[in-house]
Amino acid sequence: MSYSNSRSQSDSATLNQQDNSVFNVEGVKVYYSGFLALLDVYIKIPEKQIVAFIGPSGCGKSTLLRCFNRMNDLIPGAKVEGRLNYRGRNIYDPKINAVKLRRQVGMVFQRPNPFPKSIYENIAFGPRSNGYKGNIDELVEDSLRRAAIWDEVKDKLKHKGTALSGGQQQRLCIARAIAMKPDVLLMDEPCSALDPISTRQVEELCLELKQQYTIIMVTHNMQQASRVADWTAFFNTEIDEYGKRRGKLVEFSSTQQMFTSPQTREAEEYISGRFG
Ligand SMILES: Nc1ncnc2c1ncn2[C@@H]1O[C@H](COP(=O)(O)OP(=O)(O)OP(=O)(O)O)[C@@H](O)[C@H]1O
Repeated sequence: MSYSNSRSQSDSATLNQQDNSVFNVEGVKVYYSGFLALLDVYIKIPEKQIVAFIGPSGCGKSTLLRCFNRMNDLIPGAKVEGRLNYRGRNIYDPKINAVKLRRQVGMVFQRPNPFPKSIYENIAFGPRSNGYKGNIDELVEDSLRRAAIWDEVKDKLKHKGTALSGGQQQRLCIARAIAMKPDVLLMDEPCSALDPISTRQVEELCLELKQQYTIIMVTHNMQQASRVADWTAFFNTEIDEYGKRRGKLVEFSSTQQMFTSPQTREAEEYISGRFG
């Protein structure tokens, strides 16, 4: 199953087959201060799968990722057009509460960014601030276990989160996101600051987490996409009429198809290393 991003009849047929989608992106465009950075994107994100966004620098991967929880709202000059349906509701509807949305659609960033607080507080702070009524100790333990870091930190929960190794900090940040009981996790190059062993641990963690969560991951590492993603979206840039580069989604395929028989020449050239 695959499609390229022109709206051909076969594309629509394929899109309609995928009705287990959490997100349905319909003609989303993103502008920064009037500059069209990302052309109309159509993509459906299937539930409890890992979707990787790949492509050369500046093709709009992070820009699209930030649309899924309206993080672009926080960037001055950024404007999003089109419909982005999350479980059937357009999240760009003015009635949608973006703060609540971000609890359901959590984000993990490129550089681990634990709070300058204890490991325990890194997890407990968000839920407590949001009026969590359950047992916080249990929530902390459960989140750290799910993020596969409990055994490493259970005897030092009062230590600072920032004193952990980079890989541990990133798993702590994933635990922090999980503690908010999200539905979807957005990950923007979550391993780019990590060594190969920590990268492997985060990848294995993602494979565990997809039993419960839908994961969308931007990665520059094609091996990583091929190791963890069920689906891969390839983005590229094109030159507009003013000579400026803008991003576009070129192809969305199962990862196996993307890496063995991509449907577009652009994806084939990128994957075979002929550009990018
Ligand atoms: N905050 C911003 N303000 C203005 N322009 C931006 C901003 N963020 C991104 N852009 C522009 O939007 C386009 C897409 O950038 P984006 O960061 O989404 O690409 P990317 O594919 O994630 O790149 P990379 O792989 O290098 O991270 C680029 O032309 C970039 O310069």
